[in-house]
Amino acid sequence: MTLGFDVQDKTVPRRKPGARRSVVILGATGSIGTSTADVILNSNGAFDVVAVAGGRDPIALAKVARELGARFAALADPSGYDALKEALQGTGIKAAAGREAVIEAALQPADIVVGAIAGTAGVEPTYAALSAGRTVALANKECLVCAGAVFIHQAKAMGTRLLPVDSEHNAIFQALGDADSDTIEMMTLTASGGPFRSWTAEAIAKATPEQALKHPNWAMGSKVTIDSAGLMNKGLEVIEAHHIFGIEAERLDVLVHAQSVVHGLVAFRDGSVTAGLAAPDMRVPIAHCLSYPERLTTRARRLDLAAVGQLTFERPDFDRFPALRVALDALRTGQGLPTVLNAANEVAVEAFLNRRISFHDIARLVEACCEAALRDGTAAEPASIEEALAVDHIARESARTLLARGEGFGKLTTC
Ligand SMILES: NC(=O)C1=CN([C@@H]2O[C@H](COP(=O)(O)OP(=O)(O)OC[C@H]3O[C@@H](n4cnc5c(N)ncnc54)[C@H](OP(=O)(O)O)[C@@H]3O)[C@@H](O)[C@H]2O)C=CC1
Ligand SMILES: CC(=O)[C@@H](O)[C@H](O)COP(=O)(O)O
Ligand SMILES: [Mn+2]
Repeated sequence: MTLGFDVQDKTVPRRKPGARRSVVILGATGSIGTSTADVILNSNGAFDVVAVAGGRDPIALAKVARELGARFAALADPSGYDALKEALQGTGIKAAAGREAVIEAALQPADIVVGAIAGTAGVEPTYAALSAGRTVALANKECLVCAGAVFIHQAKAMGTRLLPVDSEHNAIFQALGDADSDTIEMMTLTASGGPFRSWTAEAIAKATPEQALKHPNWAMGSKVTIDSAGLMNKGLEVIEAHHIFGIEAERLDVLVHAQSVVHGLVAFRDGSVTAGLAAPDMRVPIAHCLSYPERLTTRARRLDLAAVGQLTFERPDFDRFPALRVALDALRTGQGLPTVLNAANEVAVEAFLNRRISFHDIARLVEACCEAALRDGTAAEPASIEEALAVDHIARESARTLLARGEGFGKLTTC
């Protein structure tokens, strides 16, 4: 019952208060990576950056490695090695490239590893860090959607902490205080509603990538921004919350809150409700995790409630945003369906961004893959990272086959 609570044991400080912390940043060149760098660079030397890792952009990685004074920079794309090495010449920063290099970065001795790689690419290196006993500040929700039970089991086995960077989960984590799981009636994650919050179903179905990439409140990487536009992000986040807090689906709720000021709420069985509020600025939860249980001073935007004026809340509309229903169904069905959902969604988002399918088809393709996995018996609950990645692989193949045929989820439309 209290699985996730153990992973965030709030009682035991593991290091000397005020001591300099060593940090590894996985996904250092992205939106979360850049916000993390901002927090670190404005912390009066509170952090020592051991290593940074990125995906495909050697120049951006070299830049952030230099700015942060990192000692090791790892790029996932091996073809970028020469450019990375050249960009780091004379700095003394070691350059490496390839999948193993990113894992090597994740395994560098450090107090905390920031998991901010986009998508399932983050699963292996983040799991490696956790397995090496590192405290992980986790932004990369796909790790928990793909292999949540495996991650939580490993965190418990290693006695390591998984701190939630995702804004809703961080807000709930802060709102929880030292509550016991049994005292909680409901946890609520808020959703901005994305750019299509007030659009008709017909208009949403035909939305272009440019329209879907215009998030009203947050500047984020493209994958999570598309997820947000269809409320798939909220579905992934409910699955993330289920694992990170050890709370069953029935006690997890979603409310659309266009202002993105109240990020998460906890309702207790005595009728009390606590909530986590902040201006929509990821430097807030990042700083909270990096300094936990202490507090940093940050340059993050301050919340001015008088300027916000009104806070609004509404129930999500499952008809206009079917992706949320598909994700919640996957969580309720269990087995390896969240793993399938996560994999199929990545394929679908990429296909949408490449204009191969319409916005409407994202949820339809994901649902068709979940149905196929149940029918074919390829959605067994993964007991290890290897098993999770095997289920993920089959689901991707299934999604690509459906995409190529344009079958199984209705006729594909182009936008
Ligand atoms: N942005 C936000 O505000 C929030 C994001 N999150 C989550 O955080 C994660 C990161 O999101 P975000 O920062 O927006 O994404 P971005 O796309 O902006 O950044 C992704 C980062 O991952 C790197 N990367 C990609 N593949 C690999 C790989 N195989 N190995 C190492 N690094 C890799 C990218 O490098 P390169 O650019 O060179 O490819 C980049 O540094 C996602 O899971 C997202 O859902 C959660 C809450 C809020
Ligand atoms: C900032 C953050 O945590 C994102 O995951 C955010 O939740 C996206 O906004 P939506 O509420 O629109 O999904
Ligand atoms: Mn979020």
